[in-house]
Amino acid sequence: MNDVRLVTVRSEIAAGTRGAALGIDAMIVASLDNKSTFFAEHESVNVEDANAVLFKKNKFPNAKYINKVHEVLERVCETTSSVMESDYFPVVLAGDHSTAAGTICGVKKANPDKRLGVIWIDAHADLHSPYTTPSGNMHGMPLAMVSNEDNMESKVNDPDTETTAYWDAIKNVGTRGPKIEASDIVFISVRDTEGPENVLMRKHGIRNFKTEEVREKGTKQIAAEALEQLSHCDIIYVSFDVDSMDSRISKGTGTPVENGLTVEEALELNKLLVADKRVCAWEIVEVNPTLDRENTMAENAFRILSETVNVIEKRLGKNNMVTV
Ligand SMILES: NC(=[NH2+])NCCC[C@H](N)C(=O)O
Ligand SMILES: [Mn+2]
Repeated sequence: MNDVRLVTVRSEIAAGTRGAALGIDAMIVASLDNKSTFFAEHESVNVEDANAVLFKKNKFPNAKYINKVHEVLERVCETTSSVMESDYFPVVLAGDHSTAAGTICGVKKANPDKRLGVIWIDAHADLHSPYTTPSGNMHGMPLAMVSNEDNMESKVNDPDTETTAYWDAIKNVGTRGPKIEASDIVFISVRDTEGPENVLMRKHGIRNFKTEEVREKGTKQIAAEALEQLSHCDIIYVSFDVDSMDSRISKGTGTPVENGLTVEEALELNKLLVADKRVCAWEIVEVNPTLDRENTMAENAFRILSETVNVIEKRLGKNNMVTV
């Protein structure tokens, strides 16, 4: 692979709180405050958002703005797959976490014959479907989208036919059918889940390295075990939701949760994971500066972004050291 290519997606329509679209620009501000040349050194390609729909009334209570979420996911998939096809490593900077489904679809589209594993560093499992969601917020659904898990055995909602038609279209973005096996998901620091998600985690035996386990065993061992858990996978996508970090450090994210990772733990885990040659795409999401004080979350997120990209570039044989 050539080098890293940044993909920016300022989309926030799948979050329940406003402001995640500003997360990317808050990281750019953090980089400037730090006198970093990171954003000058890395070319980026922008994916058009559909945030204007937020001025309109939502018509889909069990999957808010699903028509527009579908549109954005198609675009993210297209961009990610073409970045990979031109031999670049996609580093996706996004607003809400639903985008991750588009990235996964794009990775699969560019690598249809490879078994794709997912390492999901997050406070949440994001395994809901319109049939189970407690909120209708689609950033709680990306892993169900890509594993085709409707979770009918846990059904609590009755979405209308327009909603289910869009949901079925989303499950076929990029390539038809599931992109991953649900058992090829590894969670790190997931600690805020609902009953229907717990059912799926048990059903598929999804390994969750809790914050306590990270602290007890150390980041090196956890990264090694997470990668080992996916030893049968050919390629791996790592998704980093900043709400995996503890809510005491910063509230600059839409759904903060206690008992999360420290910045150092998150930093080390991401760096250790992307050092594995099978990791072929990385994403950072859910920075929301409107909920923060002093841009703390974006500063931490930018540090993690730049150091993680540095490791990826070293791996790809690039020596351009990033000033942090
Ligand atoms: N990517 C996220 N921040 N997801 C939060 C999801 C929260 C909750 N499980 C819901 O579905 O509404
Ligand atoms: Mn998430």
